[in-house]
Amino acid sequence: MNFEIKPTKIQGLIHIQPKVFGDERGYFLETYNKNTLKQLGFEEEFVQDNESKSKKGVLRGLHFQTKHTQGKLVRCTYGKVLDVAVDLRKNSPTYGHWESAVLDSNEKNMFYVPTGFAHGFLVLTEEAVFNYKCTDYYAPEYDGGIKWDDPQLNIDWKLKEYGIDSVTVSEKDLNLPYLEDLNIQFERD
Ligand SMILES: Cc1cn([C@H]2C[C@H](O)[C@@H](COP(=O)(O)OP(=O)(O)O[C@H]3O[C@H](C)C(=O)[C@H](O)[C@H]3O)O2)c(=O)[nH]c1=O
Repeated sequence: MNFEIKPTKIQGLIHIQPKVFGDERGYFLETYNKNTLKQLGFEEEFVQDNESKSKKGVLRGLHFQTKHTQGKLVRCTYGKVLDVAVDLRKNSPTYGHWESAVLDSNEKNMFYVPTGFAHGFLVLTEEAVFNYKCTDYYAPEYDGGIKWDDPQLNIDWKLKEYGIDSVTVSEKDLNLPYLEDLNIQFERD
C-alpha cells in the first residue's frame, strides 16, 4: 500500500504518509491515488488544487468558507510549515480545540483537514511552497476566519522553537475576529 493513514488527536483530521521510492536517480511517490485512499477509508473528492509560496514567519490563516466549506489535503513541497486546524463543528466534543502538524517537504507527509475546521499555517523555513487539494471551490463571498493569536484558542505556533521573532500576516488576516466574537458552528457534512 503506497499510503499509510495515521491517527490524530481530533476525530476527522488525518495524517497521511505516502510511500517514497528512492533509488540512485532520486525518488518517486504517488501524491494522490483515489482508489488506494478509498481502500483506507478516505473517500473525499477534490475539485481544486492550490499552491502558495511564502517566506519564513509568514502566517496564512486561520481561514474557512462559511458556505462551500472546503476539506483540504495539504502538504509542503518545499521547506517546512506548521499546519494548524481548529475544530468548529457543531456539537463536537473538541469544538474550539486545535491540532498542529509539521509538514516537511523532505518527509512528504500530508494532513487532511475536513470541512468544519479553520485552517492556517506558519512557515518555519526560509521559504516554503504549500500545495493543497480542496473538496469545494473558492468562494470569496463566503470567506471567513479567526485571528491567529486568539487567546481562547491559545495555539502553540512554536515561534520560539523555530526562532521566529515576528509573524507576517496579511491585512485581511490581521483584522480577523476572535472565536468568541464569531460564535460559529458548522453542520457536519
Ligand atoms: C484561496 C484563494 C485565493 N485566491 C486569490 C485571492 C487573492 O487575490 C489571492 C490571495 O488570496 P488569500 O490572501 O486569501 O490567500 P491565502 O491567505 O493563502 O488563503 C488561503 O490560506 C489558508 C491557509 C487556507 O486554508 C485557504 O485555502 C486560503 O484562505 O489569491 C484565489 O483566486 N483562489 C483561491 O482559492
